[in-house]
This record gives sequence, structure tokens and C-alpha cells, in this order.
Amino acid sequence: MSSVSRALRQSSRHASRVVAQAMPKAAYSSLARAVVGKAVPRAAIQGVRGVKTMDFAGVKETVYERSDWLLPKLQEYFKNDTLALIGYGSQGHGQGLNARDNGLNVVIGVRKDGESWRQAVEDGWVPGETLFPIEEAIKKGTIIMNLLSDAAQSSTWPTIAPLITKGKTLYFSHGFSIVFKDDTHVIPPPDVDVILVAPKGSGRTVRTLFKEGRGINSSIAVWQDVTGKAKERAIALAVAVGSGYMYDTTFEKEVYSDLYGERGVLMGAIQGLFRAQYEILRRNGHTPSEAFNETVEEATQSLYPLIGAKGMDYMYNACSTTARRGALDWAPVFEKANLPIFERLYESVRNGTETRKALEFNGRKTYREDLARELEEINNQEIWRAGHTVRSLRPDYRPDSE
Ligand SMILES: NC(=O)c1ccc[n+]([C@@H]2O[C@H](COP(=O)([O-])OP(=O)(O)OC[C@H]3O[C@@H](n4cnc5c(N)ncnc54)[C@H](OP(=O)(O)O)[C@@H]3O)[C@@H](O)[C@H]2O)c1
Ligand SMILES: CC(C)(O)[C@@H](O)C(=O)O
Ligand SMILES: [Mg+2]
Ligand SMILES: [Mg+2]
Repeated sequence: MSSVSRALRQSSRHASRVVAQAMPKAAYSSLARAVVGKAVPRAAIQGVRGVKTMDFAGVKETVYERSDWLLPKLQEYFKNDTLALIGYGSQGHGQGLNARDNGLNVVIGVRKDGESWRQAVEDGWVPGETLFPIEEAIKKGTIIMNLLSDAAQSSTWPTIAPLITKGKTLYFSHGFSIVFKDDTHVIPPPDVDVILVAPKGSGRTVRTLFKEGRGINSSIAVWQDVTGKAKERAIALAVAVGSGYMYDTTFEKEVYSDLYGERGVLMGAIQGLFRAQYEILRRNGHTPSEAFNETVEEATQSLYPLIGAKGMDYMYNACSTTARRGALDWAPVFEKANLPIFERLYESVRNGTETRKALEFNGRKTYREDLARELEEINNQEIWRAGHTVRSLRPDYRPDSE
């Protein structure tokens, strides 16, 4: 076990002892219920403490935990607020439903009769009660959560800006609009708090982790603090929308790392690597099923979850000595080959090239159809058609689940 993971384990064990010793069983159960919304075994709530400074590989950072914001406190804190959540994509769905389940006043604002409107109705938001056209929702809100697409945040800003009046809080889940203001022209009024809560994962995961009684990691930041309470509000809102742990960042650091990561190993790089590996297997006479199993299925179903659960060394130890030797030899080769690409990518993010592309593409009226066309092309690639058949053999496969 590495020294970092040992330290983490010890700190978590210590915290659970503190909680366990300090609380009678009944109080502990109600704490657990309040933190995760349902009864959970004592072991599942280890490490409950509000704020902690932790050593991340030699660097001390502050982490905020939702344990400081148990449901009664959260509800009391926001009792005079209306969260106007503008946009109902992946994040609108996850954050909106979580905040609603946490008992807060939430209204959704989206284009009337668009796809998001339809999805919001499907999720139980009621037109005229909790679902409104964008401008109406903003007028009702005290906390304006801008979860429109980053391109739409820019194009709608001239109409939205005058409605963000003094005393309201402006909230984003990405540093995009604010940091790249020369391209987006989003410049907030000087008399409102401007904060960021950026869940580090898909909005679908924001929802599923919340329902499982866990919480996603989120980055939080303050751009403008006129009330002196902006940071506190960011933390409370992060908890409200389903975060478990909150990490400090800045708007700049969030947007650079996020745009970089999703174009890199989170999405773009891994798609490219899967495809390249598959292609060479096929060129060498391997069948589609063998190429897919050896590339995607084993990665996602067997090895990557091991990395996720306990780290890279754990995954290595779960594989043969033969695999370990070869992978250890080839890892630096891939690292060296990819470093210049990652350098180029970071620069393309930092200098705004990626921002301008996103604004152009997603600013089109046909953004949904254009994207659907490209995704359909991927879906039709042999690798993913083979994958469809491989998945269809899983015991839990249901034909309507894809
Ligand atoms: N997706 C994630 O998991 C994730 C994770 C962390 C942070 N974020 C950030 O969260 C924010 C929201 O992202 P998202 O993925 O949830 O949404 P998204 O898919 O990027 O955007 C969808 C929303 O934008 C609306 N929209 C698009 N063009 C519009 C226009 N011209 N006028 C009015 N509305 C328009 C859509 O409404 P219609 O249906 O009417 O088109 C829909 O409600 C972004 O800042 C994003 O970077 C996202
Ligand atoms: C889910 C991601 C990739 O982390 C997010 O950054 C997004 O833009 O959707
Ligand atoms: Mg992103
Ligand atoms: Mg992200």
C-alpha cells in the first residue's frame, strides 16, 4: 500500500472512531439518514467531518465535506431562496433533481417546447409551477444556476444579463463563459456573487451517485464576492446539487483542466486509442469480437474498474507477471509519444481555440442534429457495432437498454 493510501485510510478510520465515540447509536443513524438520505450501515459513513486539510501526494489541500451541511441545515439555509436552474441538459437533470429531492425550492428555465422542455416534463417538472421559459425562471430565482450549454450561455447573455439583479447569486458549473469573456462576452454585473460548482463527472453520475447515497467530487470557486458569503454559498450549493466532496479551484484552473481532460483521456484520447488498437488487431487478422474484447470490453469491465477501486498498482497486481512486465515496458513509450500531443492540446485550450470551436459548433441552430449525425457515424464504426453484439450477450442485457 502506498504511503498516501495508508494515510488516507488512517485518517478515515480515525474520523469514524471520533464520530462513533461521540454519538449515541440513534443519533448516528439519524446523521447517516440526513447525510445520505437513507439509513446506511455505520461503516459506510466513515470519515464524516466538515472541512479537512489533506496531503495529496505531498501538497496540502482543503477538502469540504457535505457532513457540515446536514439536510435540516441545508434546508434552513436556503429557505428563502429559489434556485432557478437554467438549462436542462445532463447537469440540469442531475443537479435539478438532486436539489429538489433535498427539499429545496427549484424552478427550471428552458426554451418552451424544445427537447429540454419535453425532458423536464418527463422528469416531473410542472409547466407554470416549476417549469418556465428561461427569462421567467430567472425572474423568480434568487440563485441563477446557468446550466445552458456553454455556447447558449454566450448567445443568451444579452437577454439574461439585465435580469441578474442586485442580491441574486450567479452560478456556473464551468469556468468557460467567465474566463473566455473576450469570446463569450459574458461579463457579470458587479453587484452579484459569482460562483462555480463543477461536478467532476457526467450529470447522469451526479444523479446516480446521489441516489446511491454517495456524492460526486466537485470543484468550487468564487469569481466575485460582494456579500462576503460567496464561498459559503458555493459549498452549500455544491452539497444541495449532490456533491460529496468539494475541492477548491479557480474559474481559470477549472476551465483549463476540464476542457483538457475531456479532450484527453476522459473522452477524446481514449476513443482514439481504442480505435487505433482495434484497427491494428483487425489488420492482423483478428476477428471483430476478439479485437473488441481485447480492447474495450476487458478495459471497461475488468481492468479500469480495478484502477478506479484501488489504483494502478492494484490493477497491475491483479494481472499476470507476463502482462505486468510488458505493460511496464510499454507505458513509457506511450507516455513519450503522447506528451507532445497533450502539450499541444493544453495550449489549444489555453489560447481559446477550443472555446471558439465549441462556441461555433454548439451555437448553430442545428447543434443537436449535427452532433447526432457525428455520433451516428461513430456508432456505425465496426468497433462499436462489434461492441453492441458483445454487450448483447451480457446476462443483464435488455434489448431496450441501448
Ligand atoms: N454534461 C456534464 O456532465 C457536465 C459536467 C460538468 C459541467 N458541465 C457544464 O454544465 C453546463 C451545462 O452542460 P450540460 O451538459 O448539462 O448541457 P448541454 O448539453 O451542453 O446544453 C444543453 C442545454 O442548453 C440548452 N440550449 C442549447 N442551445 C440553446 C439556445 N440557443 N438557447 C437556449 N437554450 C439552449 C438546451 O436546451 P434545448 O433542449 O432547448 O436545446 C439544453 O437545455 C455547461 O457549462 C457544461 O460545461 C457539464
Ligand atoms: C462530464 C465531463 C466530460 O467531465 C464534463 O466536463 C462535460 O463537459 O460534460
Ligand atoms: Mg467539460
Ligand atoms: Mg468535466
